[in-house]
Amino acid sequence: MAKKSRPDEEAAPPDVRRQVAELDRQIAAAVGRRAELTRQAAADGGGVLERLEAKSLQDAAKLAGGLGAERIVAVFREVNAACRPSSPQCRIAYLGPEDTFSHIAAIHRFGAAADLTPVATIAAVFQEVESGAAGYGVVPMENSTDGRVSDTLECFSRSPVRICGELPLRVHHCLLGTGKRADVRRVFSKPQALSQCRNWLAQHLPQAQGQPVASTAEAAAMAAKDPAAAAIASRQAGQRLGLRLLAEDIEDQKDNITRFAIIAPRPAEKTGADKTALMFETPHEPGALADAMAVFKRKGLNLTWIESFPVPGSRGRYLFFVELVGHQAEVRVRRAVEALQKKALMLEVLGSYAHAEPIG
Ligand SMILES: O=C(O)C(=O)C[C@]1(C(=O)O)C=C[C@@H](O)C=C1
Repeated sequence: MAKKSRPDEEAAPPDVRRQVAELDRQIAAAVGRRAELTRQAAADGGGVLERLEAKSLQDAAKLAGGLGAERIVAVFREVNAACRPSSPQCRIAYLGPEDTFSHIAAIHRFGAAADLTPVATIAAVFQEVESGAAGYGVVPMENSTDGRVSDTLECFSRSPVRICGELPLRVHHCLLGTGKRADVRRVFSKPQALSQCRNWLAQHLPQAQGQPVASTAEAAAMAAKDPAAAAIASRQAGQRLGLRLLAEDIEDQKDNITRFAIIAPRPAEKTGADKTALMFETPHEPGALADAMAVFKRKGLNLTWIESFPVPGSRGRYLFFVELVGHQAEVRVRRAVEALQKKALMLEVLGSYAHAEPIG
């Protein structure tokens, strides 16, 4: 005789179950049809697919209904991700392993169901995009506490890939380990993360030595094997490896934001609220940088970022990275680039992309 289930074990009243099953069937059929159309759009090129997805997210925000814009946009981000064809063009490379902050940023931008591929270094992310093995890459560009990420700037100085998006992510660091905090002698992390927590470490773990590794998630994996070690990494990395949360939110600045660049073979189209990144080298003579800056002033262009960076393999030569408000398709940006090109030894437009607000 079949065992009679107790009412509290039942999922829901039969008519609710029937309606949910019917709606789910309709959703699955609609997503299937959507995947088919997405595949057709993707066949016309990455730019076509990007526009389709951007419009879909914009419209989703307006369809919000009772759910609220943020939730419905999150649902549609996953619909977009699930519908993308599995092709190199739709693959996204990031600094792995899983649960690095680059991975978290990639999920925010492309969805957890996207084809997200971890690689071992930032240079390898560029390489994947350059070779066409991936259509996009996610790389950290600068941090509000620690400044530029030099590996990324160095890659820009020798790679033809472009920036097609920015993603400022609020970064909260955890101290993770297998033992007790008092027993920690080594703290593994990426140098940027160690630096973002240096005051906390000096105050709470003065006996521990910082051990630089390639990423925060790799640091978590190291700490999992060493009872006298801890890692600075994401909460997600600790959960995946079953590490103990020895301390949380240990970043020195409470508003600790890392700005990621989304890299691709081409820049993004104009949205009306865009920024443009440039890289140039000025002649080594008095006033050369001031002359370059005067171009932006004359064209009324507001700068949002400026970095100087040594030209790799040379002494005394510097590259300047500048970001300004406006899209390279706008006349005044184009004119500024033309004027600067006449003065600079080298100038490259790294890309134009939509301005984004911090998330997370
Ligand atoms: O190691 C990671 O988790 C990364 O994604 C890299 C990185 C970085 O290099 O800035 C990204 C965000 C945090 O600032 C710390 C580390």
